[in-house]
Amino acid sequence: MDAFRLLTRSTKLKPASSASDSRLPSTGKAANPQLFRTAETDKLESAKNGKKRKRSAAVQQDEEDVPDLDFFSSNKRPAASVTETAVATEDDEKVSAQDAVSDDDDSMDEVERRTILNSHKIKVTDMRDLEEIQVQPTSSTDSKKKKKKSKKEEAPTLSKKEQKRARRLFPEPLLNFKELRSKYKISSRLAENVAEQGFTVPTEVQLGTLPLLLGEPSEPDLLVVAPTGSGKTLSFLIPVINKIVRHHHSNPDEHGILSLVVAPTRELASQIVNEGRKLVAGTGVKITLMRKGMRVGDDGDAGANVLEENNEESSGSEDEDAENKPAKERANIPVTKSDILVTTPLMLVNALSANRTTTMATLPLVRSLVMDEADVLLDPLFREQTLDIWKSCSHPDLRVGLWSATMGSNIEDLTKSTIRERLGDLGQKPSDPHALLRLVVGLKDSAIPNIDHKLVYAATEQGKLMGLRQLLRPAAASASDIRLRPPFLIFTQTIPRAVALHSELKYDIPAEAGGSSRIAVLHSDLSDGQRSDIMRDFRKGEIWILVTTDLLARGVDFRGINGVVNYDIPNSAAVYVHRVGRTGRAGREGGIAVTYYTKEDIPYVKSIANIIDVSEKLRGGEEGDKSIQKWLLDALPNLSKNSKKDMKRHGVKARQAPRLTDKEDDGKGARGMRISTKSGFERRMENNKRGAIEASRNRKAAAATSGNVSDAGSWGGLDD
Ligand SMILES: Nc1ncnc2c1ncn2[C@@H]1O[C@H](COP(=O)(O)OP(=O)(O)OP(=O)(O)O)[C@@H](O)[C@H]1O
Repeated sequence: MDAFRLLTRSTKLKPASSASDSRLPSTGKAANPQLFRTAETDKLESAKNGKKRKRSAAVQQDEEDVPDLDFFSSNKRPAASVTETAVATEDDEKVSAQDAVSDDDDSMDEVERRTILNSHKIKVTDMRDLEEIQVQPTSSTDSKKKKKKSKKEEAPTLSKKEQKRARRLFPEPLLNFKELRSKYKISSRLAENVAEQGFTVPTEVQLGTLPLLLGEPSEPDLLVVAPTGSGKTLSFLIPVINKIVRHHHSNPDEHGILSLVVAPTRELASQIVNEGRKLVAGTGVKITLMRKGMRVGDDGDAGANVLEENNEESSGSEDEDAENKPAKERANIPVTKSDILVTTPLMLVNALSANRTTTMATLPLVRSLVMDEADVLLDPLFREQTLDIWKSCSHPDLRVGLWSATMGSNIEDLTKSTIRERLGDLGQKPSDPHALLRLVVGLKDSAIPNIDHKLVYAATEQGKLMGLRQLLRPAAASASDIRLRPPFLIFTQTIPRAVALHSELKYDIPAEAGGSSRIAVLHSDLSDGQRSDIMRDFRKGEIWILVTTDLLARGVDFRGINGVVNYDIPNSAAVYVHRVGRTGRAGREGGIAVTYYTKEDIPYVKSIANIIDVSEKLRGGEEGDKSIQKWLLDALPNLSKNSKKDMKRHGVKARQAPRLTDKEDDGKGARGMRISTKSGFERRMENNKRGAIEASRNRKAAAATSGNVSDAGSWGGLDD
């Protein structure tokens, strides 16, 4: 069904030409998901790939001759006899050796590595203190003296520029997904699962991080800042899963939660589990979504943390939550063991501390802690919970990964100090010294360059509503140059505003197009079950327009959405980056981000205009094509640090007023910020009517309690 056709019924407006149609995110995936590359590197990479293909043909032939070379094979395989396993292991090692030879031959020199990394705008930095970097750990004990000497001698002599240079790294990039198996020796089943996803080219973040996390010498702690929709999920899941497959192989008796993935919202956590399930199939690794009422307990034998849950494959709707089961039934829930637990911070903290009634239990087996949307997890809102979780991971060899499209330097400092503190608290040293690296793709904290940004001055709230109606009714689109096709998202500042906007727009979609069922509202006041249903229907294309709050601003991947409307301006530049990043995912072109602003918003617009300006510069093109002109940037006021902080916490104050919906509106407060097209007279009439109904209800209720009305429940009141 063509949503545009239905919305433009009985108008002369023609759908966009097929050429521009094919550039919409909803029309399918981009041929190349990478955001940054040059023709020169394309050549270099394909030359490298071509060389590798020729070389590996012989190796591949050998691999095909050997039935199954899965060194880390899961227990799904029929129990192989000892000799069989030994043969397979030897064979696998043989292939590894052959691969190693070809890899050595193919390994890139520094110039090639630099060229590829630079053209993809990938920057890797060692975040440790310079002394730690310069003084590489050596096994000899007498090196201590040398270390002290070099600290004194070298560190102060370097200029800032030199220090920067000393920190900069140029690790080998991943050229194609086949290298995951041939070069980095990941489990063959995992490699198959990756191949089944049908991805042809690794995105920049995959190209840069996978070799760091899978390669030698030692897995680092890693901070990653990479654009929205650039495939960070796959980048952290592959190494986590592979590490567990290896762990199962080397420690077959140790079971329990080996990896934690923390995400700020239930929607994102659930999406990560879905992605994870595709990757773990057949590997023997289990991934589970933390749900209310689940208990993370001690299994008593190996001292491992295991998870009690009712059904790990369930979709997670509310009525399936373990919490809702009677106590007796819960006691009978079989204890299952999960390797990867995906959770929101509060849910795990509550489980580890019996709803904050006990001290936090520890998670002694966890070796990988992934924080997705790390900057928000370490923001004051979640910070305490996230740090509690981090510190509850008591294994000395824990590695952390912090991932986001935006990350302030305060997060980097907090990461460094927490790593240090945690090790201090443990009183143990990791068995393997490792680095803390930061990998940035593109420009830090910038919006993706492959979408069109429209910053629209609407003057008033009424103006915004009119503008949005024009988007919903493309017949009126001639009044503006924006043509936004469903499906799209609309963001508001608060839940009441999302609810009010939804009620206002509900009947704007013609019945022939599905009417009010095509538009929905999603926010955190809805039950988990309602939230899951709406997410499912939006993904299936049954809902075309979703009004929401910042609940969906981060991480959520609706692959083919054509645009994002910021009905209310975002609270910060970072929120803008994340909200608009719901479109244009995996390199898809043609996504549109519309941001309305009113007179009240003017003080807050500059940071957003700056983000748009940088994104347009990243994209290149003519000065005249830019949506943000220099005069506008110069004219917009700068915001003080305190006002920025205040805006981040509360949003535009006037919109924060509690009485905002028609129902609650007393006609006085926040008048200018109301979401409604009704006149003052209509509103007054409605309020009078509502008052009369309320008074009548109260009279009846009073009569019922004094025994004068025999069946108060049978009176339904008037419909308002
Ligand atoms: N190599 C690839 N080629 C094509 N598509 C890919 C590739 N890797 C991942 N994708 C797809 O890209 C989309 C975005 O991936 P993902 O959700 O991991 O992005 P993200 O970087 O985590 O974004 P955000 O910052 O918004 O959380 C997903 O639909 C995913 O399946």
